[in-house]
Amino acid sequence: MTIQWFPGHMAKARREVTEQLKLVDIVFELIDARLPLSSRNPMIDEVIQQKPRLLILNKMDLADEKETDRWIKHFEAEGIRAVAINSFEGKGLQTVTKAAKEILAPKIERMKKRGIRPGAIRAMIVGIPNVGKSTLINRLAKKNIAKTGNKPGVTKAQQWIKFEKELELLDTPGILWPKFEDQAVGYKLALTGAIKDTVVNMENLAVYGLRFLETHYPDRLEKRYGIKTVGEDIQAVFNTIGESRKAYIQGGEIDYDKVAELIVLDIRSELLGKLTFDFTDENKEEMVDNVTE
Ligand SMILES: Nc1nc2c(ncn2[C@@H]2O[C@H](COP(=O)(O)OP(=O)(O)OP(=O)(O)O)[C@@H](O)[C@H]2O)c(=O)[nH]1
Repeated sequence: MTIQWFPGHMAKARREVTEQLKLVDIVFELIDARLPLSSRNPMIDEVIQQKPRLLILNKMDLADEKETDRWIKHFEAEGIRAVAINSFEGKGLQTVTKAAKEILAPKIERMKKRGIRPGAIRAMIVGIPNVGKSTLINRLAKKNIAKTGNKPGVTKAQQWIKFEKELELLDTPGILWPKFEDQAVGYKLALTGAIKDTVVNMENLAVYGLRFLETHYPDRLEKRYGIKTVGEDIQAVFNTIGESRKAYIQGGEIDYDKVAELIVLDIRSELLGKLTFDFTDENKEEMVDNVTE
């Protein structure tokens, strides 16, 4: 990642978000629909505290729809309202505004009863790098106010964006750090492009990806690579893929670096279909965590 999350930076990020939170009525916690666990900040509940929250699963166009539905039900069973959107194409934005109004309806009612005329509902977006915060702000603003880019940490300066009648959004998102303690989480973040390739070993990442597919999406693995199981002989699998993709170094040997890269890029570019990497069922979750080094 280009942002290095040292303890000092984490403390600063947390302080900034805590300050911004004072300005808003509701928090939009933005996560990646492919990673409903791994793309959440580990301290998010502590940071947000009692502030009303809407969990937004972004990039739903890239995630396994069945699993996204499961996750929404799972979060709602935990008392967290959740919606899925594709902010890149502006799909599902009306569910965001509708849910925000519903979440805050009791508060607005209370204000009205006390004779206070409620002002606009103020919201802010919080999330780890690259989940699509700027893209969502731009979509809601309907014009290019916030800068976007496939690089962490590109947004600066602060103003309110009126994104619907009675709703305003802080144009600066709160950026918090991802989870790193768990190696599988790191691989999942890397497979979805949330962290830079330079910080991970591509071969290990590709092997993790293959094992993940073997466990959770074996039909896709077979369809794309003609492989039924990955098994113990990883080199044989790389050979098969390398030969079919003509990934050779001089002398006709398989270029394993190239094969690893091809696998990772296949996964990222949807050539293996829409994938979700975190599951609501924790037993399922543990199945791929026997990461091979
Ligand atoms: N397919 C898809 N891509 C998306 C979606 N939303 C955002 N993206 C892409 O994800 C990448 C990151 O989006 P940004 O909006 O820059 O993310 P951010 O959270 O503001 O990133 P930081 O500034 O690093 O905190 C960009 O390449 C976007 O085009 C979505 O719903 N679907």
